[in-house]
This record gives sequence, C-alpha cells and structure tokens, in this order.
Amino acid sequence: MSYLEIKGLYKRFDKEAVALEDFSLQIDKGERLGVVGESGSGKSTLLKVIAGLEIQDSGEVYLAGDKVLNPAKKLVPGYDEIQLVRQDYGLYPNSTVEENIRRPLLQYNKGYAHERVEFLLETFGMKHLRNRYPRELSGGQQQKVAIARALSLEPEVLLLDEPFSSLDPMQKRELMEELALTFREIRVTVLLVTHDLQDALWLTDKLCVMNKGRALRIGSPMEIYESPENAYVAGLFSHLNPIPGTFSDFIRPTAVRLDKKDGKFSGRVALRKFFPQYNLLAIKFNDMDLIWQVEDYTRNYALNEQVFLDWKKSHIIQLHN
Ligand SMILES: Nc1ncnc2c1ncn2[C@@H]1O[C@H](COP(=O)(O)OP(=O)(O)OP(=O)(O)O)[C@@H](O)[C@H]1O
Repeated sequence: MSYLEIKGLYKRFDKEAVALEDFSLQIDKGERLGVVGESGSGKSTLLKVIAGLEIQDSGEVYLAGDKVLNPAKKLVPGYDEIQLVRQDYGLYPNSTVEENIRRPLLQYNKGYAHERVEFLLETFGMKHLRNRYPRELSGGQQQKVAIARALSLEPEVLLLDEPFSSLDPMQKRELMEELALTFREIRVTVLLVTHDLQDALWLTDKLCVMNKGRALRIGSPMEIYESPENAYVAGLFSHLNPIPGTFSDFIRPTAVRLDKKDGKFSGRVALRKFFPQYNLLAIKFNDMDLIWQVEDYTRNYALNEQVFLDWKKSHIIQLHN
C-alpha cells in the first residue's frame, strides 16, 4: 500500500472551472514527487484538498491508510502531519526567525521545542539569522524559514505550492542547491507543485504531469523525457522542432547536428545567441522553415553563414496530438 494515496478526485468550481478531474496519484513514504503543469491546471486545488483545506466534490485522500477529512468534517481544518507551504511565506512579521520556527511548537515540552528549533536552524544553515525579523531577510531566506517552520512539527508530508516563484534566479539557484541536499537528509515525503520544470527536477525524483485537472503522465524525469506521449509533455522539457515535410515528427534542438560542409538540409544562420555553455542558433532553410539548434559555445558559426543540418533517425520524436 502506498503512503499517500489520492483516489479519483473531482473538483469543479463552476461550469468553466474544472480544477480536478478523476485525479489519482500514489506516493511512497519518503518519496519526493513534483507535479508540473501550466497555470490553471489544478495544482493548488490539489494541494489544498490533500491538506484538508478544500472540499472536493468526490474522491478520497488517504495518509498511511487513514482518510484525510475535508474542512467541513473537522473542527480545525488541516492536519499537523501534512504541512502546506505557499509562495507568500506567511511569516509573522513581528517575530524573529527563531520565534517563527518555534511558533507551532508552543504547546510542546520546552526541551523538545528547543531541540527541534536548534536542529532546524542548523539543518537550514540559519543559526546566524536566528534574531533577525522577516523584513531583514532575503526572499530565499524567508522561504527557508517558512519551510523550516512547516517542518517544526515533524510532519509526514510536506506540500510545497510554487514556493520559489517570487525569488530572483540567483536566490532561487542557491536555495535549490541547499534544499535538494537538505531534503535528502531529513527524508520527508515531499509533494511539490510548480509550473517550472526546473524546480521539480531539482527537488524531486519523480514527476506527475498535470493537465486540465488530470494526471497526464507519471514517471521519472528521464522516462518522460525519452518517451513523451504528446507535444505538451515533450514541450515541458525543451523546444521541439517540427521536421519539415512531416506531420508528426519532431527533433529537439540538442539533437540537430550542424556542419559546415555536409548534411541533409542546407540553410543559413538567422540568429545566434550566447548562453552559458552553449549557443542557440536559428537556421533558416527553404526560405520558410526554421530549425532551432543548440551548439557548444566554442564552435563558431557566423550570422548568415551557410550551414548543413542532419539528425539521427533514432532522435526523431513521433507525437500524435
Ligand atoms: N476558489 C475558486 N473559485 C472559483 N474557481 C477557482 C477557485 N480556485 C481555483 N479555481 C479555478 O480552478 C482551476 C484550477 O485552479 P488552480 O489554482 O488549482 O490551478 P493552478 O494549476 O494551481 O494554477 P496556478 O499555477 O495559476 O496557481 C482554474 O480554472 C481556477 O480559475
């Protein structure tokens, strides 16, 4: 039996807004799973239902075999065992970092609370920040406090709702590196929802692609990358070039080989953009077709230079919708 079991959830807000449609998912203890999907696909609603904060129309959620009850069935909505962290952090502005993390532990034995707070400050590398107020912290630091606070009650499941969307790219990368290591250490079950695949690749080991309230695909990132079932799933990972003259064949920019002398198609470099470690090129041929290609940045192709393109048959991705 899986640890967190989500069975056939339906949630419809009105005729237009179907948030969850027969959504099912199973997560093992200690597993970290990322739910990725575009805005409006039902991700936040899913987390609220799992946390017992939103009422589903039908379907059930079980944690270790026990049914998670919705807010209409509980005196105080929510569960200590399931903690939800949202993107707005929700820290107490007039409490220090240490006080924020201790807050959920107030009714516990002082010795235990002290030990738990010290463990979390240490684990998240925040001992030096313990006396600071939220306004004196960076966005990344505030998010770490919010996650540490959610872990104070030693929950079984940590739910993260787009937790990094308000961080700048530098803050985000630093936080990802730290959290990826921390989550390995504390072995909590994590369910992260995000529209950014990178977040899920950093922090989880398994993906669920969500689309229009449904779980479209569940598997490891590599499995899904190598055999996406449709253009939506494939497109989450990278741009796909439609192969000219076909209806259902695509090639990823990284699989297009470029040569100065020889190849299947000839074209001209229409755009060249430098990115760290690679150049992104757009090659125009037949006057109308455009193929994006990714090349080692040390290889030098000039704008308007004539080039030849080729790809291995085995790299062609066939998609049917
Ligand atoms: N309280 C609500 N009342 C009415 N409609 C809602 C409510 N909450 C969500 N919805 C609708 O349900 C659908 C799914 O919303 P949800 O917030 O779960 O998606 P999401 O994938 O988390 O989107 P985002 O990434 O933008 O937060 C959307 O069509 C949304 O407009």
